[in-house]
Amino acid sequence: VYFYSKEDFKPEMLRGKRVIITGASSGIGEQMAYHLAQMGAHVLVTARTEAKLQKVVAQCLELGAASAHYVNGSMEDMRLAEAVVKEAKQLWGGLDMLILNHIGYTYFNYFNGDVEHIRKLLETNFLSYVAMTVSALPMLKESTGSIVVVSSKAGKIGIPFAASYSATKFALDGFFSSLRQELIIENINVSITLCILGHIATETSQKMASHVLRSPAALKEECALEIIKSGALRKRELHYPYSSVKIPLLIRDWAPEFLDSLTRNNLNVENVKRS
Ligand SMILES: NC(=O)C1=CN([C@@H]2O[C@H](COP(=O)(O)OP(=O)(O)OC[C@H]3O[C@@H](n4cnc5c(N)ncnc54)[C@H](OP(=O)(O)O)[C@@H]3O)[C@@H](O)[C@H]2O)C=CC1
Ligand SMILES: C[C@H](CCC(=O)O)[C@H]1CC[C@H]2[C@@H]3C(=O)C[C@@H]4C[C@H](O)CC[C@]4(C)[C@H]3CC[C@]12C
Repeated sequence: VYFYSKEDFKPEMLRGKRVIITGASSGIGEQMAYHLAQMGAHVLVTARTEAKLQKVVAQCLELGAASAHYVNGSMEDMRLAEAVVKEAKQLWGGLDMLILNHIGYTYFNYFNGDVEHIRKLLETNFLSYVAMTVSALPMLKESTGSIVVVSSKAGKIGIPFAASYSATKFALDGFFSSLRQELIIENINVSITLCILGHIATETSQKMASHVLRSPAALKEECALEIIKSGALRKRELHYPYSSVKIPLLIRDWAPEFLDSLTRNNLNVENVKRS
């Protein structure tokens, strides 16, 4: 059985759908909430900063969301992951799409040997995604819904200065690609879309990495829309921006040393000062 379709996208596909978006107080997550609101979806947004979430919810209602709510707290705590899904059940009695997008704070610099940082980051960027998926699966099975996992080029290829972060994103690929196979074997119609993103202009990425990156950043608004489209179309993977992600992935297994050197040459390494 193959549930990954070749249909065209229409915004009406999201009308009345019940969607959780994590990490939606800023950046790509915030833009996804606005697109979904314009399409008439019910949205439940989550992040730590309550004041920002309140503004996102107000904006979503203005843009035409069927309903908009938030839950605030840190995804370092698995109880929050479960509480968010419970809230969706209470509000709507079901769920159509789970968009996993949040990331915890990390640094863009030489690996500093901090093992505890990796443990924390794995909890926030990886384990909470698993915990939310476990809690949400019964509702998603009922609605034949979708899971959308936001990952990165750094979750498919080795990129310097992102060792801890990269580990968490590779973990997502391993877990969700394996789970996708099991769902297909068991004839369970819940799609999993893994989104492999290149450099996107968000406040965080500009602050952390713009002095090192040579390639231009893509727009967060367009990126957010592409993620939603891929989820709605039940695509296996999204590569965005297409050529800057797809070409390196094609080179990866055939000429790995060449890709490594291309990747290093694309960075202003001299601008990274050991911290
Ligand atoms: N921007 C880029 O160049 C790229 C981004 N990506 C991926 O895209 C996704 C979004 O990135 P981007 O928009 O740039 O990131 P942002 O920093 O703009 O957004 C991160 C979101 O996560 C929330 N967050 C941070 N810490 C926690 C926590 N401990 N618990 C719960 N929520 C938290 C933030 O809100 P708050 O602080 O209020 O909690 C915010 O809403 C990520 O998965 C990232 O890996 C992938 C490749 C490139
Ligand atoms: C250096 C990469 C792009 C190189 C290219 O030639 O296109 C970037 C690809 C993904 C980026 C990172 C990412 O996944 C998001 C993190 C988010 C934080 O907001 C900023 C740092 C990031 C580690 C970011 C840094 C650049 C990339 C690795």
